Amino acid sequence: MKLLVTGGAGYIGSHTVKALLAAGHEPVVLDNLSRGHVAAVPAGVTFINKDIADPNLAELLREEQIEGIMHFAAHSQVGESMVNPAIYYENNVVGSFRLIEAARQAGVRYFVFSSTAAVYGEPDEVPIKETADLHPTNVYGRTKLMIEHMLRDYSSIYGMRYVALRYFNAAGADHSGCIGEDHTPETHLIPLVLQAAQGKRESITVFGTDYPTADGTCIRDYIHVSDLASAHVLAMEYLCDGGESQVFNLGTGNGFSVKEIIDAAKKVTGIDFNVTIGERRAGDPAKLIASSDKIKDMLGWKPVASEVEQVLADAWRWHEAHPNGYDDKD
Ligand SMILES: O=c1ccn([C@@H]2O[C@H](COP(=O)(O)OP(=O)(O)O[C@H]3O[C@H](CO)[C@@H](O)[C@H](O)[C@H]3O)[C@@H](O)[C@H]2O)c(=O)[nH]1
Repeated sequence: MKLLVTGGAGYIGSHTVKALLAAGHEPVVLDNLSRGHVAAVPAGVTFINKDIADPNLAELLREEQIEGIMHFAAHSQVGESMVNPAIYYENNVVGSFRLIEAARQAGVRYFVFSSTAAVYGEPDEVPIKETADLHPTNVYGRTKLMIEHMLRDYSSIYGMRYVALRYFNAAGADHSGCIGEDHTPETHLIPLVLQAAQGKRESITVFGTDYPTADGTCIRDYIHVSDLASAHVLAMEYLCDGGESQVFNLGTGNGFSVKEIIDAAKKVTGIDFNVTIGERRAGDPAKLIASSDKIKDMLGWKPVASEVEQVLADAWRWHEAHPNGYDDKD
């Protein structure tokens, strides 16, 4: 299939482009490179340097004969969304609306959307099922939920079928060590912890130790980015085979606290680094763990790389080879 991959030069997008090529599809990357660097867009893959809100997008989709869209492009930092909501409403909500409307105008029938566990907010019970109440505790999660609503309306009104994939915490890097996680600025726990191990930061700060969890720090479900990528390929193929619009969680069902991740990183890297205790970060729920039974049952998805030691080891391989991220040229 010929697919447009928005944000295809970013972290999860670039891993999915690799998985799409391996599965025999034809990805076309659209990315405005607004944050950070060009991740490896593989040779031979068409790269379009445009924004998702570009007014000529419908024409481009027609010209390129795009059959389906994978939509990764978004701002995705919980903390930032609580201090600068406008860029989240602009880029995520308005931008995605422009993209979805362009897709409708161009007759694109299949849409796979990067949603998030942040749509659930503080869950009543874990593991979280797709049927749980949706009460996002931060602006980022609210913007992603708004986009899910748009897709639901476009599906029921225009018949554009979609899969929304609610990721838990994407982490790790392709096993090759050639592509990995590089955000500017970096705010995610695992890359920050590994930068502390590399000596690029003086310490890692734990955001809050008074949460209602066993060690007082937040618990998250860390899923390997390559397992996320394989789920996108399955989701698009499911739609193409006539599957109905669906929402699926993507996680491992296992939760790790911030302190446990730090301890595991010390073990995997063999390096002891400084840890400081800080205040809670606004908008952080205490515990997010996925039930991914639905996608396993319906699409046969199986995470194969998401043991936390492997997630950290693969991320560490990338960090060691690219201490300055994509600024280090291979
Ligand atoms: O310097 C840091 C950075 C993070 N954390 C904590 O580590 C955990 C994980 O934080 P982070 O890596 O920033 O991820 P989340 O805030 O959990 O959000 C991620 O996970 C969401 C779904 O759970 C995704 O939707 C988001 O895009 C993604 O950023 C949280 O409890 C943070 O408070 C720290 O203690 N210190």
